Amino acid sequence: MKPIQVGLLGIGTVGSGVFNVLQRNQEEIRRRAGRGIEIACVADLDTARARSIVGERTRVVADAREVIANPDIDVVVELIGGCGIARELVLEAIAAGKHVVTANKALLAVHGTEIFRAATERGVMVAYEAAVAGGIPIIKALREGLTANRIQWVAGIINGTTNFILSEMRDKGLDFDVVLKEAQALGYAEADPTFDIEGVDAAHKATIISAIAFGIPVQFDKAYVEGITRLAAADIRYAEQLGYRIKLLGITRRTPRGVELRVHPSLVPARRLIANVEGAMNAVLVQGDAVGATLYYGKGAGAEPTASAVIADLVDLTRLHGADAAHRVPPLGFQCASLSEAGGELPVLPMSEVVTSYYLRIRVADEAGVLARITGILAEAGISIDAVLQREAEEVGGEGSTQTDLIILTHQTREGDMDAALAQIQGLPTVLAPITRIRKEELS
Ligand SMILES: NC(=O)C1=CN([C@@H]2O[C@H](COP(=O)(O)OP(=O)(O)OC[C@H]3O[C@@H](n4cnc5c(N)ncnc54)[C@H](O)[C@@H]3O)[C@@H](O)[C@H]2O)C=CC1
Ligand SMILES: N[C@@H](CC=O)C(=O)O
Ligand code: NA
Repeated sequence: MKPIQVGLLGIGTVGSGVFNVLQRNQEEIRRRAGRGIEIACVADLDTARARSIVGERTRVVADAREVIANPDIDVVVELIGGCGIARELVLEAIAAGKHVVTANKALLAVHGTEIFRAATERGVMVAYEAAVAGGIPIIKALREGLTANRIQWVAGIINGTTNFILSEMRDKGLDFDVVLKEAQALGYAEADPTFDIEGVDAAHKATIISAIAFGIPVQFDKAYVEGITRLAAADIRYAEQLGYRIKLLGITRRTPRGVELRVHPSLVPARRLIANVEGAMNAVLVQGDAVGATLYYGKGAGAEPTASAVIADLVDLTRLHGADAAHRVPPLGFQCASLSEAGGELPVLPMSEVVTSYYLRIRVADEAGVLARITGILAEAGISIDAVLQREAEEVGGEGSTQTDLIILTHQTREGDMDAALAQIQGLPTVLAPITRIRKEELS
């Protein structure tokens, strides 16, 4: 049988990985897919670089639309990125009756509903394993392997760049900017690295996970997003002393009132496996009612790990090419018609409704009664304290006035109640600097 004909849009980090792995493992992949998979044409604005990767035997063009218009192409692989031209090309490829594979989480988190609807109406598939946690087959696990379960929550280290930065800062004492540059040189970072460090990339992925886990539409605009740029080295150190590690987690949880969807630095007990995931590695912990906890670990970024996921999608599409649409796994794992119903029943909750526990670092004047006033405000708000740590007082300003850091770990409480209590504590004259608040997740 003739090999399935693939048109590749964008041959940068991931695109070149896809080309190389397909070449290297073509025989193994053909035996698995049942027929060959051939990159018939590559489109990239930088045609010279594209040519240097693919050699003389593969057609290279600058205009991606030439690939989409080619009637011989069965599958379009979009590896350009972003929500601009990539969105137009994906929708045009669908309209032209091509199956699509993409690694573009930004696109799916924001425009997934439009794209999946267009694909379903046109009878083609959109596959996106590479878009979440790179080479880890988490989409496959959630949509298929765990399909019997009512998923309760998913929590993951789903951005390699930030995990790499946090690990290198902690282990080697390196500066944020130095490690970020290294992550960029290694091909982990997004074209705009603020997407990584401000938590946006992780929120794109968490948004996709929430849709697949709970059968709700993708709703990136409702995600709470906080990155690692405001983390202080002191908090990483104090967390360690308390038996925790700080990780940027993407969390989505089913509650009786709706779904939590949030990305922020989190204290995680150091004894948990996920707390020991280092460097650019990703890990996703899924809690299902039947299976219990399952953990998925691997490379979430980089050329070949991401290519592994793109090619897995190509093999799936090759096996299903020409099959009746009813035999395919729906894009989000739930039948499309059921998504809007569940979206109504399971709204994404505002952050003020999230229930979690907290690490607080409060810079105070070292005076009698300060701790009592602070714990009194927390108690009045119904927030119970798990542990308090008072650092040694430091003399500041040379006139005998001393300051200290109070570290407070709380039990679970509503974020809205914590906001109100912190506003009061911040107003105390003995509180000398903005309070640091980091959420704490037991993940059990
Ligand atoms: N780098 C990684 O580790 C991972 C990346 N992704 C996603 O994969 C996608 C690609 O990422 P990278 O390969 O890292 O990006 P990249 O920047 O290395 O590659 C993008 C390529 O697209 C080309 N391009 C840009 N505009 C174009 C246009 N209009 N027509 C044709 N070609 C065009 C560029 O010349 C470049 O070669 C993004 O959506 C990214 O979020 C997903 C998982 C991991
Ligand atoms: N920039 C992303 C790449 C993979 O999705 C990351 O660092 O994880
Ligand atoms: Na994946």
